[in-house]
Amino acid sequence: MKLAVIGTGYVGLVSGVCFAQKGNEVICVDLEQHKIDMLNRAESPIYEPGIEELIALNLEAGRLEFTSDLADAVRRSDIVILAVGTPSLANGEANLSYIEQAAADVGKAMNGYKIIMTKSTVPVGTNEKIKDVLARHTSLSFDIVSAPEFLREGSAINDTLHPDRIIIGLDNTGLRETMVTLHQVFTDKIYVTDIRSAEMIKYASNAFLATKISFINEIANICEKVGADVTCVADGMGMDKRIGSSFLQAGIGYGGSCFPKDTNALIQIAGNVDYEFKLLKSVVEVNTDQRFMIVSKLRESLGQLNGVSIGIWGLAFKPNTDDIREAPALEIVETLIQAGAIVKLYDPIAMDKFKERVDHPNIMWCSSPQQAAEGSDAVCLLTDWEEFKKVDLVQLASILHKPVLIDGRNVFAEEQIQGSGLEYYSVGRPRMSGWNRDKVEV
Ligand SMILES: NC(=O)c1ccc[n+]([C@@H]2O[C@H](COP(=O)([O-])OP(=O)(O)OC[C@H]3O[C@@H](n4cnc5c(N)ncnc54)[C@H](O)[C@@H]3O)[C@@H](O)[C@H]2O)c1
Ligand SMILES: O=c1ccn([C@@H]2O[C@H](COP(=O)(O)OP(=O)(O)O[C@H]3O[C@H](CO)[C@@H](O)[C@H](O)[C@H]3O)[C@@H](O)[C@H]2O)c(=O)[nH]1
Repeated sequence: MKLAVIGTGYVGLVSGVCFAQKGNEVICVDLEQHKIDMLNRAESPIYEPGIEELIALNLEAGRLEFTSDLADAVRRSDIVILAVGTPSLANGEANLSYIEQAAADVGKAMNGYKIIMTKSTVPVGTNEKIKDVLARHTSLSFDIVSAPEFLREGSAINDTLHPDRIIIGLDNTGLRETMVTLHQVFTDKIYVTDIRSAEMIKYASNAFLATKISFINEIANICEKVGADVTCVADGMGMDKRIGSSFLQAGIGYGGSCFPKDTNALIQIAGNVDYEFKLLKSVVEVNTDQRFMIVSKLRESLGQLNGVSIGIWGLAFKPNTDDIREAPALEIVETLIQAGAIVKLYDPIAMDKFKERVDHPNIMWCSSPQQAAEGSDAVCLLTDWEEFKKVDLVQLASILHKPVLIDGRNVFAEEQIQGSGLEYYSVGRPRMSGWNRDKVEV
């Protein structure tokens, strides 16, 4: 099938490339010409493992094109996928201006029947608004489909090629077969429903995952006070199939371009129909507080922070991405600077993006974890990059001015800490012990 994908962010680019990989002809469109120029050289504007190889392969095979000419792409396609951003407005609601503009542009360009499929995360009822916008700009016939996206940054290609499920929301059931055929190259687990339910499935899924994270973070905070180990608690809980082991990793909380935005948007969606989503409001509040645990632990260890120097390992909101949208590091670094600390920052990939957002004379940009640690009064690990897991902790203790390691992602095991000479703080685990907590498999 011939597809036009509007927007070459994570969702547009990865899904466009994966649809091409499965044999479809795909034209990816973006307003930003510099992104299109890069993509035509098989260079990705986003950092995502494996994406450039797939772009090159599909450009060469002639199945993939990149252009800023939206009208031409729409005219040459059967299905138009909307994958533009839906960022937060100041009140938490989703900003639909990009999606409305894209829908208007598509409507104006139409030259015959099209299926317009929305992959962007949009509040319940938005696809109906998209239908109205299209109808204002074309008298030609079209259908709308909601196909929310569930990929994760850092594992986006694998998530798209091998998804747990695909959700399709339709109002014209005659489209069912076309949609199933288009998507079953990825999986047979395709759930077809009405449009409003499909839109809600996306928000409910993200809100539920965010709830799991805030839940385990509160359990971690209690574990610290009662002397239990949250990693063991999560292991034990996760063995129950009804609970599941994923998204129970305690730490400094969730960030990124989705969970913070989508939880706030769902609170607003509920509020708009006079429903107070009390549970989700608490999830957000717990997450906001959790990142400051790093600062409290620094204060506990070092006393006042004015004039101290702190190495920061990890700026991205999670490993394998350079995305710093809503990264806990942004607020933590800002708080440390306000307290008068010198911050020595290192991230394997996200340094440039962080530099674009944050600049201050108290910041020192470092080129290795060791440089960030050398002579510092403490190191704080904020992103669980593999690179940090491999650091020699004995050597780390020897180059720090004070041997303090605050591990915001529970990356290190007790055995690694023992004998390292480090004063080690983590999240929801006892300060140090040699108990054997191996799982007993019978
Ligand atoms: N990032 C993720 O991991 C992820 C995963 C699932 C769902 N989502 C959702 O998918 C949507 C897109 O997210 P993203 O992170 O890919 O977005 P993004 O903001 O990174 O990228 C959107 C792109 O769309 C382009 N664009 C905007 N208006 C346009 C127009 N009229 N014509 C052509 N191009 C236009 C922008 O220039 C930009 O390159 C959001 O609703 C998001 O919530 C994101
Ligand atoms: O047990 C966990 C799991 C994740 N996180 C944090 O949660 C955030 C989000 O992680 P993840 O879900 O892996 O990344 P995203 O790329 O933001 O993906 C989420 O948001 C996307 C956008 O909507 C959805 O498509 C995905 O299904 C959903 O997982 C990150 O800061 C992680 O560090 C934890 O703290 N503990």
